[in-house]
Amino acid sequence: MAQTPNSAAEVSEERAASKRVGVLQALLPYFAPYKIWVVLALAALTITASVSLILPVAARRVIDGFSVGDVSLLNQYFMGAIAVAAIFALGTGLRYYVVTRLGERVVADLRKAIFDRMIGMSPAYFEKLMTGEVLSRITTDTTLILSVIGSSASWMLRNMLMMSGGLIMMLWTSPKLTGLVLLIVPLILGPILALGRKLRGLSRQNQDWIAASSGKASESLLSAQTVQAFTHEARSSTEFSNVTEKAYDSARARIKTRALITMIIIFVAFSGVMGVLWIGAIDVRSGATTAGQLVQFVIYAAIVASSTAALSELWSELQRAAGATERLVELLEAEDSIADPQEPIPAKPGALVFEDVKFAFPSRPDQPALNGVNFTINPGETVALVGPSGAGKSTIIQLVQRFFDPQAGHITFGGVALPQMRRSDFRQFMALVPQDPVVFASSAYDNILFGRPSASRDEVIAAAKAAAADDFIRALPDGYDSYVGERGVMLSGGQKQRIAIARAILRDAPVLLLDEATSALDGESEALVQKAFEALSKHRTTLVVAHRLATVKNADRILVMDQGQIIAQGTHASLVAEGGLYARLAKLQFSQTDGA
Ligand SMILES: Nc1ncnc2c1ncn2[C@@H]1O[C@H](COP(=O)(O)OP(=O)(O)OP(=O)(O)O)[C@@H](O)[C@H]1O
Repeated sequence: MAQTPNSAAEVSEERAASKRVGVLQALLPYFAPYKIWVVLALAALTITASVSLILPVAARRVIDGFSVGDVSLLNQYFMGAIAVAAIFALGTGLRYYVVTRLGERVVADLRKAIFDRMIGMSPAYFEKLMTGEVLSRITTDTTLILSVIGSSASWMLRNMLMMSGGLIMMLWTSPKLTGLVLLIVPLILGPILALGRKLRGLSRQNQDWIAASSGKASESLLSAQTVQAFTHEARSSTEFSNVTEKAYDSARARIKTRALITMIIIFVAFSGVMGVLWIGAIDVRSGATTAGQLVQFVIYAAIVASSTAALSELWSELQRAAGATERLVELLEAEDSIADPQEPIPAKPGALVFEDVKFAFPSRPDQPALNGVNFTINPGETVALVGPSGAGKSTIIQLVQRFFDPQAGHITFGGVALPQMRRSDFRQFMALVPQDPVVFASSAYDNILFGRPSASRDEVIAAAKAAAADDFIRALPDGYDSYVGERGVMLSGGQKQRIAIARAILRDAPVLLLDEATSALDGESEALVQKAFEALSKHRTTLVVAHRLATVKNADRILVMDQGQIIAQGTHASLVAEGGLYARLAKLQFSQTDGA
């Protein structure tokens, strides 16, 4: 089932070793449909950056204009400045709107794409990853990307424009001083590049621990009642606290590196610029340059220095987002061990055949769950699977629906091997009542309707009646429209099971898969449901797993399983007469029933 949080670090290492995803390249396809927005955003950014770059020129003109005392020129400059302010405001507003909206759009698409990928993944995938972790990625990691697209990326572009534009203007103002400034650049780029990679690894580790912490929280909260019943609240809290502290520790390491990068860069950038200005001030004194020129140069130098400092911070942010992107791309590109064929053969109902099927679950490759299973269920036949716990009965039900592929042997349905058909094609011919009935957080009605969403209200009610569920549903506060709680917590085990049965009945599929379908029902309900099943099974292929032999006595054939093999088969009477495992189980159960 779920991995322990401790293994999150191992998983993280495993991931780090796997292929490195190009920083934000993986996100590019998500921007493709919104090219026009990207162009608009770039235009808005260019406008605001250009305006900021014009201001120092204006400052020089004003200062030098003052010195020649030309007031009319001054008036013109200030009127121009007001017009520029309007353009600046417009550009800034447009940038915010376009960029933020683009970010939200892309992240919404990304979330949907991940969900679409995840909902179709076969169960083996979720054995390694806790669902809470997947949720954390869909929420926290995408939020991080949103902040990068929505603000950091545009700030980054703006600062890049300001930095390069500022440099050009500096060069124009004073090539000598600019040359000196450029000597500082390698000192700034060095630490950015050296520490940036480290930061990305640390960010990724941090996100992994956050996900592990979400995974732990969702697992414990979902089973809060069991935790309380065993008085393990403190233990659960400690476990959660440990993972959360790990997340904090990794965040601390990330923050430390980021603070270091920022500190180095700001110091180098500002002290370097100050040094250059020092020289400039000497030039003004000697008359080699005007005061206005130096002021213009100072402002450009300040723009370049502050945009460089901002870029270093944003670079760190981008590294963080790159870590998050890696984690999301892993979900988007997750390989499913089960895949649909390129050219599927259309599915049609027919016999269900297992031919020498050998299977071990991926998580336990050395422990075969099925060890050479052969059987055929002809259309319309009812076959029961019985045997001790862990014999492999539910495994057969899972393989019939191709949630896993066997390592050896073949499973065919209607004469075609399962991997040659699209999974949704043959699954639509199957109705399942699983061992643990799943009830969704919605109404009783919607839960039954899930079996066949096109069904009418009358059909839903008829299915509920057949599943002996109508009476209890009507007694709920809002009848069929009553909310049944998350995972059906407002229902009893037997009620949940009857909802699951009604859902399967409504599905009206040619193959009925019943895995301990009536195990939670009282004798009376079970007898009623049993009758419904018998009526339903008449024209259907039915595979039924049951511990209570009374429920399978009338099956056309009973397959007795033990340790992944079918050790006997026949009718109830013939198996009892044979005197094997089945006869022993029957004796035990029927004598208990007699005694009761
Ligand atoms: N997802 C899984 N990963 C690894 N092993 C599994 C998994 N599911 C089941 N198994 C193992 O496979 C074997 C067969 O399990 P299966 O659920 O088919 O038994 P069963 O006959 O249905 O038992 P029960 O009557 O208790 O439901 C068991 O040893 C079980 O531990």
